[in-house]
Amino acid sequence: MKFTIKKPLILASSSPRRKELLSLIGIPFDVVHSQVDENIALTADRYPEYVMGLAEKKARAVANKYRESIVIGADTIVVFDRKVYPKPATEEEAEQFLKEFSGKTHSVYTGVAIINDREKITFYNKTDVTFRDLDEELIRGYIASGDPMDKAGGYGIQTAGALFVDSITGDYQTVVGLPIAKLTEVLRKEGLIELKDGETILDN
Ligand SMILES: Cc1cn([C@H]2C[C@H](O)[C@@H](COP(=O)(O)OP(=O)(O)OP(=O)(O)O)O2)c(=O)[nH]c1=O
Repeated sequence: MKFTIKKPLILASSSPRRKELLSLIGIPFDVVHSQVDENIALTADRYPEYVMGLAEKKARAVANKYRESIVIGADTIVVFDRKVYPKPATEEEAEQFLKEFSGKTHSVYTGVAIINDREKITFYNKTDVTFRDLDEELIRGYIASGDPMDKAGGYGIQTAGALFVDSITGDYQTVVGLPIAKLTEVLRKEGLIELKDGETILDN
């Protein structure tokens, strides 16, 4: 399946997972790392606004330099018991996160921002993830692999963190970091991409 796009597309992200997910729609795009201060204020329980705000911040930082492009930014957080769990700062913190999630359900929010001609479109998705009862040996073994440290909440559902998951309610890709089905729907609705037979008009 191929889409056409009228302008160059940029993913403002250093996440290899987001790059892989955006590749699924077959549009050529460039990746530009977006260095932003992720410490923005969270107004009580307004998680959607928080992730969409950070996604916009990431996208704008890149869009300011690439004005002729469509720029996409995203942000993912884990929320449990009304607390936000970002990437763990230390292995001890990762262990603490995973112990707290054990046998319980947490929510993963991913916000997305699309900047085109300085106009923004933002949306978010939320997926609930229920963890199995985890034993300490499994948690320690996982942490020793180094996998949790670059991931919100300290686990990757797409990596060995899958061993912790009992069930999910919602879109899997939202947990990995980019709700690609909804993103494609929004890009199509806004007329930014079009489904076409044959090749894309831009070369990768
Ligand atoms: C919960 C969960 C998160 N994650 C990842 C998605 C995000 O990449 C990361 C959350 O951090 P983010 O700050 O959203 O993203 P990032 O720093 O990796 O990339 P960038 O800001 O440059 O776009 O956690 C997984 O890969 N799997 C999971 O199961």
